[in-house]
Amino acid sequence: MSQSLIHYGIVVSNSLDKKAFTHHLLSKKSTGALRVFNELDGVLFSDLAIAELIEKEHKHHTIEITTPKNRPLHTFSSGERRKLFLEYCLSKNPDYIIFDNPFDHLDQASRMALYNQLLKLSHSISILQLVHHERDLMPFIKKTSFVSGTCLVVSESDTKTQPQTTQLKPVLPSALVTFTNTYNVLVKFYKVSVNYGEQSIVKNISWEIKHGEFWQLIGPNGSGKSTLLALITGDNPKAFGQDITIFDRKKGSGESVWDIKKNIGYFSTHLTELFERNHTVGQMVLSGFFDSVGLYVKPSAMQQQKALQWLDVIEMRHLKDAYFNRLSLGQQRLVLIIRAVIKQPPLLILDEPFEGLDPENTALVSQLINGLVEYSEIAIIYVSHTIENSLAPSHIYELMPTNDGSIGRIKPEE
Ligand SMILES: Nc1ncnc2c1ncn2[C@@H]1O[C@H](COP(=O)(O)OP(=O)(O)OP(=O)(O)O)[C@@H](O)[C@H]1O
Repeated sequence: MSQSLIHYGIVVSNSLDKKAFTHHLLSKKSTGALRVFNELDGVLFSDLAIAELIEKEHKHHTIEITTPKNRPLHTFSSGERRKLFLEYCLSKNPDYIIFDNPFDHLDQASRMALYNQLLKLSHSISILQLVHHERDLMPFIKKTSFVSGTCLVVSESDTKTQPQTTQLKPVLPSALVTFTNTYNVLVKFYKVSVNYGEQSIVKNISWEIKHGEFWQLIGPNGSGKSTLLALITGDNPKAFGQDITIFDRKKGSGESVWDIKKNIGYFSTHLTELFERNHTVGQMVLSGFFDSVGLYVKPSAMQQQKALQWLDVIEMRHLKDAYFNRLSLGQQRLVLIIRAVIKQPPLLILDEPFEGLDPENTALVSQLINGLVEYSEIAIIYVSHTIENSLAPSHIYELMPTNDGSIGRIKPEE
């Protein structure tokens, strides 16, 4: 590379259309301070870029990225995918890499490892880091800009007007159908183990979730958190033949995946990564009644009424006809969480609800979760690598890797 290295940090909020912003940069159309990158060839390291690659592998039945045992990328855990994807980015020999919130989805040890890897990389490649908090910028970044609102132009100073912290409505709408308390056992695992070939993933997991409990599920990258969740939601065939009871039914007793799904509200950051349809906010919320992402059947008048009441909770009724894809990431997150709870299921799964959020939206999402904990009887499983101080789970289930697969325990109170 002939150019000298340029390291640049950009502090963005969730109102920025990051897809448009990074596309603009990579297609060498930048103006102002970022013009220097128009001379260079870059690649993007982000959740979206990973999701697009997985989609490509899925569509064309190809393996785009070199992985152990040539497994498709989607079979790796979120943390493992990030590590493999970084190697893939480097193999393209770019002049610079845009790192969009590079530490998301990583456990403490993997964050440290990536931190050291970025320090090392900064001697050989230009790095443009996008962050939500200025404090997350790598130490070698000496030039920082801010992008305020939806504007694609960076400025030298933080011109963002002081955000007004919205107070969400503490009172939740009543349920159309009452599920809660209708089951004796919500989720019960007894000595559950999962292997892939020779590799043991989790071993002898015994775990019970009761009505209204608020659980945090923790464990390092690859320890089996998503595997356990998929056993609950019916998305992992390895559940058969195991001692698992979900909503009073023993696994393998003839239940359909839809019988299970109707009792579960589900949120994951992967839910709408590649969602490109022009659905409105109202339609997206209503789709929670039908366990689909996006609305494909006609909802009843009562269901429409309920959707409006839930939109009131997050102060977004006025946006009911706006296109979901046009919302900021934080607004989308709130919409997807009320989509997950609109049917007031006995169990809500929130898989990394804070990843990628700026401080304002982190505060809003935690207000909403705390409201659900306090004013509903929904049991919640929340997965996160970090402890969110504004939340107080009543129990923590911890997966601890061993050479023979992860074992689990209820984390004792400190
Ligand atoms: N189809 C598969 N074949 C082989 N191994 C698999 C398959 N699916 C998952 N695994 C492995 O199982 C392990 C557990 O993955 P899982 O996604 O449950 O971890 P996780 O705790 O959710 O991790 P993360 O925090 O990184 O998301 C990983 O090492 C993953 O590579």
